[in-house]
Amino acid sequence: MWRVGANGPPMAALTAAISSTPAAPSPAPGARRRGFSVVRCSSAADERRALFSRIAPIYDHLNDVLSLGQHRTWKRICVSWSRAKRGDRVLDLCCGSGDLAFLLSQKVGLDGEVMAVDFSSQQLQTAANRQDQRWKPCYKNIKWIEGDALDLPFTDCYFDAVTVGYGLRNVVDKSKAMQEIFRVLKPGSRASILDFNKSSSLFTTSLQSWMIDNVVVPLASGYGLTEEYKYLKSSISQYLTGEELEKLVQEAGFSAAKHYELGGGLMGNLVATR
Ligand SMILES: C/C(=C\Cc1cc(O)c2ccccc2c1O)CCC[C@H](C)CCC[C@H](C)CCCC(C)C
Ligand SMILES: C[S@@+](CC[C@H](N)C(=O)[O-])C[C@H]1O[C@@H](n2cnc3c(N)ncnc32)[C@H](O)[C@@H]1O
Repeated sequence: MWRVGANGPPMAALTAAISSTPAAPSPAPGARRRGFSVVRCSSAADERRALFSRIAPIYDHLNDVLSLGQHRTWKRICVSWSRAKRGDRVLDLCCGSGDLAFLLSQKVGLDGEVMAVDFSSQQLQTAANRQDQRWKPCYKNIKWIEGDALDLPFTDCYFDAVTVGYGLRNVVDKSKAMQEIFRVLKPGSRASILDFNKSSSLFTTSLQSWMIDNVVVPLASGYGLTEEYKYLKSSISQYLTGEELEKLVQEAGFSAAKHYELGGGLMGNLVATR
């Protein structure tokens, strides 16, 4: 796992890791250029990072149980709509335990490359363990990178596709995250962004809310993670509607944006073309 942050082996390791590829760390912003800590997060971001690290041990299991396995279908759709293909170099941002990165790995094959970035080392450790346990030859094309969505360690126009699964909603500065995704995507390439849908339908919002209060939180409480899963509800209510997301990505410079509802409107997938 490559760590782009305060607790090293930051620049040396990253640079070594990528020396065989042109994925040189972006030469631009200050700390990164000087080789100092680059995971400089606000306290809100620190709290979120801690939250995702705490839930890491049960995250995959609860996703399977809570969605009755449906999250796998939504993730396959997200990857498919990114248009990633054999030989591509792709980014899975906010990769967590790696579900989308593993799907991308199979799409791009051994001629391609998957950079999977997250700021929680525990989530990345889970991803690396899963990679070992369910080994497929193509998984050799995945690099797990500890880094911040708001300061991506890649040069401009580097990726053929970007996916984000349940990540954008959790990023403190969504506009900056979209600007970073825009920066690292090649012109004409796509970002495919899956998340809960902040619906404008009262029925869907009430159903989401009921499920979180009566199914998600009680189940998570059994693992001592009540507050962590209560956060889901507030994060959805503070998120953006499909229309607002389309506006956000257009403001970040994307030439086209379309938000699609999935799972009966409970989920949404935003497709943005640079
Ligand atoms: C994929 C799921 C959760 C991801 C997830 C995202 C976050 O941002 C978190 C933040 C903090 C803690 C946890 C998470 C987190 O787990 C699971 C989603 C399950 C849903 C609550 C909804 C389940 C819907 C139905 C059972 C499926 C019905 C499908 C039908 C086609 C309508
Ligand atoms: C709900 S999980 C989603 C994980 C995975 N993509 C999936 O679909 O299952 C959200 C992930 O976003 C990561 N994350 C949130 N903010 C981030 C940031 N600013 N930079 C990098 N990762 C971030 C968290 O650490 C967490 O692993």
